[in-house]
Amino acid sequence: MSGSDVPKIRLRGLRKAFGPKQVLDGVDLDVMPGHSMVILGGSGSGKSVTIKCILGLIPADAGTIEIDGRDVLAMSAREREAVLDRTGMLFQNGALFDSLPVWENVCFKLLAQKRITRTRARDKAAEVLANVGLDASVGDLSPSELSGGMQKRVALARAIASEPDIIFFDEPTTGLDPIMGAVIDGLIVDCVRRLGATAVTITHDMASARRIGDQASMIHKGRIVWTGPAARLGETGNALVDQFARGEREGPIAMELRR
Ligand SMILES: Nc1ncnc2c1ncn2[C@@H]1O[C@H](COP(=O)(O)OP(=O)(O)OP(=O)(O)O)[C@@H](O)[C@H]1O
Repeated sequence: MSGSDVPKIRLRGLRKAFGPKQVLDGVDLDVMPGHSMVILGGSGSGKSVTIKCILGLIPADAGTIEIDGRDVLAMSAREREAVLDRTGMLFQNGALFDSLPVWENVCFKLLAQKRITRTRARDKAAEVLANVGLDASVGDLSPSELSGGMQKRVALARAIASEPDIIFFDEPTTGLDPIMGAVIDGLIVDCVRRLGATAVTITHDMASARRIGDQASMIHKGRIVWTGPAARLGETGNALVDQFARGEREGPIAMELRR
């Protein structure tokens, strides 16, 4: 494989069970550099668990996780940390720390790793906040003083502040009105493009999936059952994916639920 053929993220046979419940049952997934992959799937299908395994927050039971062609599970703790330093994550609920002002939230990782002084962090936070359409003065507020849309912007600012080359977004528009959702999607696309990053997004929102993703994959019963262009969602020819994307009650997923 030449450099550009090497996936940024490559999962093979990823397995994870919690007790008797086999959540991931051999997940295979390739995300190419600079691409934006959206992961779809029903509630509890293992989307978040997949991302948490990649980030090392949950240990996988079996399989391989390669980043830039290197198996992260075979790396030393220090090497793995170096890889994870180049990733950013926007958590489902924002996961901002109310005890810290916004600017410290935005630069949390850079400060924790002593990659930046506190004085410089204030300026850096102002720069990154501007990238997500927020005024520098927001930096001095507590996250609890912000609206849901502003909190999402701050969470996005925090995810991109360390200029990662892989960014994970877990349901970035959940809880927002449709217009604010579209605004956040636009910011995500801009920020990812500006960084030249590879993005992986979990979403239930099909409009958002089409706006953010160039590729989409659907996870069902612990495996990836379809991967293709996000623009084709709803018209993929795969009955499972099309039922899910169109939000239809009738179809193969409903039949399985009734069994
Ligand atoms: N730490 C854990 N301990 C036990 N079970 C867990 C743990 N984390 C996840 N699970 C289980 O794994 C399954 C998949 O969870 P996951 O959060 O990945 O779902 P999801 O596809 O992201 O769903 P949703 O769209 O509802 O967020 C669920 O049944 C969940 O209860």
